[in-house]
Amino acid sequence: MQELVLPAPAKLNRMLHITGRRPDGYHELQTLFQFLDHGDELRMRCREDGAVHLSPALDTVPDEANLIVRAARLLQAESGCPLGADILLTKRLPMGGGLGGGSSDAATTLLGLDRLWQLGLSLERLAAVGLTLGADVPVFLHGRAAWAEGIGERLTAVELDTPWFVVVHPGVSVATAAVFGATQLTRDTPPITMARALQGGAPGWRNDCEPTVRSLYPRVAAALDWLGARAPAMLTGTGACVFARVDTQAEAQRIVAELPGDYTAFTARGLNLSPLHAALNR
Ligand SMILES: C[C@](O)(CO)[C@H](O)COP(=O)(O)OP(=O)(O)OC[C@H]1O[C@@H](n2ccc(N)nc2=O)[C@H](O)[C@@H]1O
Ligand SMILES: Nc1ncnc2c1ncn2[C@@H]1O[C@H](COP(=O)(O)OP(=O)(O)OP(=O)(O)O)[C@@H](O)[C@H]1O
Repeated sequence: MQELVLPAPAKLNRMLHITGRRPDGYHELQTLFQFLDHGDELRMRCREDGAVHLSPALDTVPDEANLIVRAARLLQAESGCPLGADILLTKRLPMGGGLGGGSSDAATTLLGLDRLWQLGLSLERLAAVGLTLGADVPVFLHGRAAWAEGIGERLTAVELDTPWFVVVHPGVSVATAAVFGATQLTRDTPPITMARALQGGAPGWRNDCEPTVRSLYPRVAAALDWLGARAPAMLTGTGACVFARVDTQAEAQRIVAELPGDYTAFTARGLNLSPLHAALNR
């Protein structure tokens, strides 16, 4: 029986501006997405009886709410496919970490099952399904580092520098909806062009969520200060993870070796092609 083993990589928001708020409450963003060579892994097998089984279950997320199961069911509905799947999840990305783990799992499920069930759906159709699961799903489906606008669904592929990163998890989970719902969040950064965003690169980049997340989550503020004392540090998405770009893997490992006990961290390389797409193209 055919088995597919596919990565569900993390993403970083190398910069993030909030330029407005739509009538439905969602925020208009301008952001640069890049992938990391670190993430979850999904092992998928076809089932003839149409059932979707995920194991192990996540402690905090019932299966029917898990984005993997929801993505599989949506794909069945969209395609009329009678097949099901057994999906084994190796979860490495922290939840509520700003690394897009849930969205990435959903994108890997959609592309993996499209392959396993031999559906041949277009990327546009999969992205439309994916967007209903989360604002970050489309970029994981497209698989290219991207300049994103709208709520993250209007994507233009870009080539960014691909340095090593230290990614620190401060040991708290940030609720994306709480950050976007905060009154103090600024939502009026004037839109810029993609060319302007890319001009000059990382030294000019910032995340508009950072001041709000700093004040709502003091542990994230402390992690930004700790990492920032060693290399220029930023928040990814709405946090909780913070990251810093360094010149070499050795430098990244040196910083991780100094980590205080209440933080966890990993080192990873930035990638302009998602490891998911690299695996599917093999
Ligand atoms: C901040 C980013 O991480 C940047 O990559 C993403 O835009 C967040 O994407 P996500 O976690 O997939 O978010 P979703 O699950 O779609 O939305 C969670 C909640 O955050 C708020 N939300 C999210 C995205 C967005 N552009 N505007 C919002 O206001 C909404 O209240 C929504 O109910
Ligand atoms: N397979 C999944 N993996 C992780 N979280 C999931 C999954 N399915 C559902 N969720 C729910 O989605 C929430 C957000 O998870 P996720 O890991 O994507 O957060 P995040 O990294 O902050 O995402 P983003 O950067 O897109 O805001 C979790 O708190 C959890 O309740």
